[in-house]
Amino acid sequence: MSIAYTTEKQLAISAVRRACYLTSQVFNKLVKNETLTKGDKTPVTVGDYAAQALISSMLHHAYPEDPIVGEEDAAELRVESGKVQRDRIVELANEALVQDLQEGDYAEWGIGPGKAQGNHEGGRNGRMWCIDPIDGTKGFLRGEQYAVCLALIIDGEVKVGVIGCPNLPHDLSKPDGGKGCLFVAVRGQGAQQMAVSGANPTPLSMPPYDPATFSFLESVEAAHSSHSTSEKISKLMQITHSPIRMDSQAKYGCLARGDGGAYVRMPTGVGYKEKIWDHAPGSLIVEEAGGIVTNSQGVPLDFGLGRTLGENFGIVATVKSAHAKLLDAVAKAHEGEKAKA
Ligand SMILES: Nc1ncnc2c1ncn2[C@@H]1O[C@H](COP(=O)(O)O)[C@@H](O)[C@H]1OP(=O)(O)O
Ligand SMILES: [Mg+2]
Ligand SMILES: [Mg+2]
Ligand SMILES: [Mg+2]
Repeated sequence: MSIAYTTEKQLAISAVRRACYLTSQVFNKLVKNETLTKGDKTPVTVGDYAAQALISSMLHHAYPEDPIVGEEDAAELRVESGKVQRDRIVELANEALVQDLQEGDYAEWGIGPGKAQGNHEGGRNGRMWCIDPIDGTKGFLRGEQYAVCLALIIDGEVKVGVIGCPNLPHDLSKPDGGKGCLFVAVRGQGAQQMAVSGANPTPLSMPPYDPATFSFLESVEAAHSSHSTSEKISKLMQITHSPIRMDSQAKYGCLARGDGGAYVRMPTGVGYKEKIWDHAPGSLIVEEAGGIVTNSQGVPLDFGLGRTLGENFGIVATVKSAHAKLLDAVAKAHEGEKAKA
């Protein structure tokens, strides 16, 4: 029998909802000097730091013993920014904590001061929370897709996953229609999509493989996922539709609700290791909607290795009925690439 994780799920939804509010506020007011470049050359904004501070303080208040694996490192902030930015981050987090976003939401959780650390090393044993406060920071800065991502991992297995996508259309074919989606899953209990407010919760179930509508979801950034390899795979599968490009784990949410057909993320070179916070909630949401998420060789992702997923063979996610075909096409594309090299 699966465990309900009712409290953890409600807390995760509440924290992600507040962080969505915060990041939307930051985008509307973002000023140029609030974007920094981290040691690994990727961008980070006050929104990333403030959203992580907000989520981790809510988690720490409810579960003071639970370790937190967060993408952002406050030490980096101390080095690279001044007091003005630190004050601004605290102010943003505090403001989002007390917003009355939904009846009962704040009162239920209450917030106290606490020293929440997000630098846990991950691993195989025990409970841990995993936060990507803004996944797809480049999409966020372009005013396009990004996602607030939170997962509870226990003994290396994702148990609860919540993704908030403030800019995601409810229906991709109506880009000017309603926007803002939350995707929620608990292992063994299915996945749901709802509005960021929690309105209109709808169970998610991926449609079976249909070659007539099948297409790939992939990164906007060619540096994050090889567009040329996915194009080869797409040709081998005789896919006629162009890929749907969007930033962040919004791709997993879209896949789970039936957009596209597969999420394909192929390495662009040697060296980059995928991070657990970039896949933990998304992979559970897809699995609970009837999909399967593996590396490009068909091996399940291992969330118990630490902060990364280990050696990077790329990631594929699709409905079960398309998985073998997709892996086959990946293998053929790789053979072709090797033969050319
Ligand atoms: N070379 C890389 N290969 C794969 N993913 C990367 C690479 N560099 C950064 N990323 C990460 O990809 C994620 C965004 O994915 P997508 O392109 O699908 O939106 C971000 O978490 C980003 O990290 P970061 O958060 O440090 O920018
Ligand atoms: Mg990320
Ligand atoms: Mg991020
Ligand atoms: Mg980042």
